[in-house]
Amino acid sequence: MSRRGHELFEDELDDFEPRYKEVKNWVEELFERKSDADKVDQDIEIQLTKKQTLILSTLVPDEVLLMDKDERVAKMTALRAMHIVQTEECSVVNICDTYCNALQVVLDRGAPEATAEIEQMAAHSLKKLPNPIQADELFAIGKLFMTSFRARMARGELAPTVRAGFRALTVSRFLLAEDVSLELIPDLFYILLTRRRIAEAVDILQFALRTGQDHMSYESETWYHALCIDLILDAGFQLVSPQDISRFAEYSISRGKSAGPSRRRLVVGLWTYWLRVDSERRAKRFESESLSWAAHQDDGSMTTLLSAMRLAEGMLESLARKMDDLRKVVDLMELRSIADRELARLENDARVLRALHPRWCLLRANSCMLSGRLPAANVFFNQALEGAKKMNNRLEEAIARATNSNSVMWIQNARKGHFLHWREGEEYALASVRVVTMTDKNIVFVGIIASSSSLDQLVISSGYIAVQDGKITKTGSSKEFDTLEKAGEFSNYKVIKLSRDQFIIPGFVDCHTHAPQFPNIGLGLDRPLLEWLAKYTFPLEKKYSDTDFAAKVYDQVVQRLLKNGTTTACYFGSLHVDGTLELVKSAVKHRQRALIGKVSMNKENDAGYYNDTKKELEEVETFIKKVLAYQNELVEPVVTPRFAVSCDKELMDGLASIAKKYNCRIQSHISENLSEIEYVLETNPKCTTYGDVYDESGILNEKCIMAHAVHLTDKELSLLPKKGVSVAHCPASNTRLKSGLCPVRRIINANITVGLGTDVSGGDNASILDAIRRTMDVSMCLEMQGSPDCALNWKEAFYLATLGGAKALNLHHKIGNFEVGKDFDALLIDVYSMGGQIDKYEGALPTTTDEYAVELLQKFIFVGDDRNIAQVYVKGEKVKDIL
Ligand SMILES: Nc1nc2[nH]cnc2c(=O)[nH]1
Repeated sequence: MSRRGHELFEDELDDFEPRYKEVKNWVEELFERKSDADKVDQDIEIQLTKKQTLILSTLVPDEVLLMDKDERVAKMTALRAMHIVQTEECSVVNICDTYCNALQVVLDRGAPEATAEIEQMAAHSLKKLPNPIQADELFAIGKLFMTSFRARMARGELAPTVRAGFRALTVSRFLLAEDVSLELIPDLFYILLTRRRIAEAVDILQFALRTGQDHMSYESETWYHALCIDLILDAGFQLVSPQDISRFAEYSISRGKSAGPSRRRLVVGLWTYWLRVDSERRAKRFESESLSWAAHQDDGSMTTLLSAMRLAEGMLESLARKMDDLRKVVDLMELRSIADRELARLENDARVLRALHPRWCLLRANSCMLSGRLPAANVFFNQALEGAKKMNNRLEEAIARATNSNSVMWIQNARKGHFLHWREGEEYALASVRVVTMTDKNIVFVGIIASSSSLDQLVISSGYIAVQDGKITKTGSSKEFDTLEKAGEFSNYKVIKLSRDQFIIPGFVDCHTHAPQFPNIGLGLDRPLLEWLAKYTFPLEKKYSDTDFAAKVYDQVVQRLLKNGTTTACYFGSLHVDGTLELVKSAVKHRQRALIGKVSMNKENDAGYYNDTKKELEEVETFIKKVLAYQNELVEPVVTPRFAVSCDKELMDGLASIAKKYNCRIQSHISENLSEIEYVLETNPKCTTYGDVYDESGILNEKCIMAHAVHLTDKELSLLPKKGVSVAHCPASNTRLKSGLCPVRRIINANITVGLGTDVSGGDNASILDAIRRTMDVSMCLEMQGSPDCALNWKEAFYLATLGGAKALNLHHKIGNFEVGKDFDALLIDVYSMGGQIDKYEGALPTTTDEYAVELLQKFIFVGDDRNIAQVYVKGEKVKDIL
């Protein structure tokens, strides 16, 4: 490395400009004065060269006309110094200073790429040095780390930046060089956040606060807290409670402790903070002062840039809020021109600091969106995403997505006169972004395709499905595909040709499962229904008052179901609004189609797990409104009276009218267990059947899905289809809780629509593939016991898991099979996937191509598991890929 540096030096020296020669002569003159050639000479030369380097590198164009040449001279002197430290024996301080200067020169030239090589040379030189002993040596090394930190940041290499930052911080702490620490911390903190290293980021923040406490001046004390609020706002949705710090910041301002830049940071930080938490009144107090900062010159530092960005963000938020208020048009115009000016100013800085470029693009996107320039907004938005992806910066990517969706939501809601809490933006994010991020908008799958058109019609054939923007636009045979492809019909499509052992089926539909019960899966199955509920289930569900716990569990649950190919799930949540909203968030985040209900109960139980009727009805409406506000076409609320054992008539009447008001589905349980039925009839003496109890309250209609229905009477078998009620058949839990063998064929013959449910944790398996098998088993047991109804075969069970489920949930116009116009919710099955359960036996009995396809599907249905579900698509978007 030293050779390369040296060669570079010699080459460039040849065509040097006269001005450099002047400086060089001057250096040489000085050098000759100390011509004793002892060790001191090297040091003097380096000192002089370093000084020249710095002087020349900081010359600005106004002062020197020949800027280019001076930059080159600066570079040459830096190289010259490097040459010396590489070839002569020099002190630690000189070596470090030389590399610092060289890095700085290159950074000043705006060529951060070149710093990588200098860093390597520095590392090489430092390796040869003895351990630093003196404080000045250590300080020089710390300074070099600090410069490396800046260089790496400019190169956009965030992980190495963090390493250099920590090294510099360690040295500065050791030397009690608090100024250095505090200069470093904001950037380091920001980068840690962008790498999702939240714990370390918070440690650093605490360190900054501790350091701040030791400082005596008001100015610095305020600065630390200003810094904190700044940083916390950067952390955005990741840190829990910025309120306390914002209060402290306000206190500092009101007591007049802050001044200068710290006041600016505080004021701008507070303004945006209060805007974001929807407190316009409080925000107003800081608005004019915040905006007046826009006219101020800045020092171009990273922290100032961040503040300025925040300022622009705040302005954009403020604009969004004022969109519809004509009386504020003047404000609006003023704000917009300030925002535009601010944004233009930021552009240059952001380009230099590559790490910030995505943020800048995002601000531009927001600004365009606000002024109705949607195509331009999309271009900027995509640039932000691309930039974030290039840097492998997941947080920045997430922020880009969230912000885009936020601004859409802000504007949409502002027009309707609602202002959203900024935190909610994150929740809306992925839904509206999906369209933008979908990598393959046009896909065509070619190979074996299997789907049902009715209970007794399963079509398995070789063909194609064309998908555009998540919807099925064309289907046909393989031959038709070949013809169309030759005619160039699919030139804009990504063509996915399946292998011989793969096929496509519709996504599975789970019509009934309890998300909060997943931690109990496989446990406590030793009691019948009512005892099981009291002993194991209610105590667990009560825990979901803890939203953090809820968030963690639900994130796992949704991913588990998607992994198993459940593209649509109809969930029971718990009694809690916020807890159940976490389930909504997870479904939105992982892009699962989901119907989600906040459970309603108002009858007392031992666990104390129930609600007051009035409060319950209010909470159900709140929940519905919050889910609807997502405007997510995949996720819908469901009114969910748990069952007639835990809900009285007043509550059920109220819930029925809420369902009507919001045109929602209703889900509940019916006739699962004999003791349950006995209790319901005892407590509703006027009713002769369980079904009547629900019917009296107006619960039964074509948007209602009832789970279990193991022990329906003939009267109920005629009432349910009349009302259009569907049934979720849950064979696993009916067996595990000894509820009974549900006569599914009989229910189907009564003209009731049936889908399948896993009913975790009464059921012990989250997979609908398992429910298919258990459906066949239970049905076969009934036949073997002499039931006149014949058992369901695998094709019929497959129908129940797909189109049957879609019909039961009233979603068959959108999903369930591959009819043109439906959403593409599908599974790509790889029958002989590595590590799976299904082995391939070469040379077994010969089959035709058609027979082979049927065998593949059969093997998957009877023997397969999630390892064979290679890809999962929901509305055309890939949500699982293990291919
Ligand atoms: N299987 C089952 N049946 C119920 N009936 C009322 N609640 C429940 C439940 O959580 N699981």
